[in-house]
Amino acid sequence: MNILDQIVNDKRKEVTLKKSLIPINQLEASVLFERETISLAEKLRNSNTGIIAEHKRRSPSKSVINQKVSVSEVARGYEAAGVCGMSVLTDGKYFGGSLDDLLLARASVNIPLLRKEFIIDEYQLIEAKAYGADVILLIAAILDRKEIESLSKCAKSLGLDVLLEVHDEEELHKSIMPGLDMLGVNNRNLKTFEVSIETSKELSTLIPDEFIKVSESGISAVNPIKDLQSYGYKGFLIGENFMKTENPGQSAIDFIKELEK
Ligand SMILES: O=C(O)c1ccccc1NCC(=O)[C@H](O)[C@H](O)COP(=O)(O)O
Repeated sequence: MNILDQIVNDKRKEVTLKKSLIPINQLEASVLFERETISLAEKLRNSNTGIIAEHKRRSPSKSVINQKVSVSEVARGYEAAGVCGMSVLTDGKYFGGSLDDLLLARASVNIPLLRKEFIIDEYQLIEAKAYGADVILLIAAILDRKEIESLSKCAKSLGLDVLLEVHDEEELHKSIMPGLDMLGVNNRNLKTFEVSIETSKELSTLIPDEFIKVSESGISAVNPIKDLQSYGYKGFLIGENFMKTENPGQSAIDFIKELEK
C-alpha cells in the first residue's frame, strides 16, 4: 500500500464520520457559503511570477517542517509577497492541518485560497466553500474519470476553481476533460518521495493549451521556475521551501523579488 492508499483509507472513515456529525445544511448555512470566490486560474493567467505558496506544518516525506508560525501570520506574509494564491493543507493526520486553518487564512487575506485536501466526496467540496476556499484540488491518482467529472462539476456549481493533479502520462490521459481550470503536475514521486522537475517538463507538451499549467512540489529556487516557464507553466506550488524558514512570508517576499529580477 502506498502513502496515497493509506491517506485515502483514513479519509473515507473521516468523511463518513463528519457526514454523520455535521449535516450539509449546516455547512450551507455558513456566511462564507454565499461569498463570491476569487479565481486562481485568472490570477495565474495574468501573472509573470505565478507563485502559489503553501501552509504546510508537516508531511509524510519530511515529517515536521514548521509547527511554530501561525497560519494568519503566514497568510498575511504571503499576501504581502504578492503570491497569486495560497494553498492550505487541511488534512490533520498526515499534514497537521485543519479546516480551521482555512478559516483563519480566509479571515486574514483576500487572495485565492486552495483547499489542499484528499477529496473523494462532494461533502468535502461543500466544506471547502463553507470554510472560505476559492479553489479545490482533485488528485487523479485517487479518483476515476467519472469521479473527476462529477466532483469538478459540483465544484464549478459552487463557484470553485478546479486544479487537477497528475503524476504521469496515464493519469493525464485518463483525466483531461472540460471543466478543469488548471492542470498540476506533481514532481514528487509518491512511492519514493523523490522530486524531479523533469516530470513537469516531460508532461508539458501533453497538456492542451486551454488549461493553465501548474508545477507542484520540490521547487526551492527561481531558476527552475524560469526553466519551467519556457515549457508553458504559469503556476508554481511551493510549500516546504517557504515553510521551513522562521518567517515563511518574508522568504516568499525575497523569493518573488529574486524571480522578478
Ligand atoms: O509532501 C508530501 O510529503 C506529500 C506526501 C504525500 C502526498 C502529498 C504530499 N504533498 C502534498 C503536496 O502536493 C505538496 O505539499 C505541495 O506540492 C508542495 O510541495 P513542496 O514545495 O515540495 O513542499
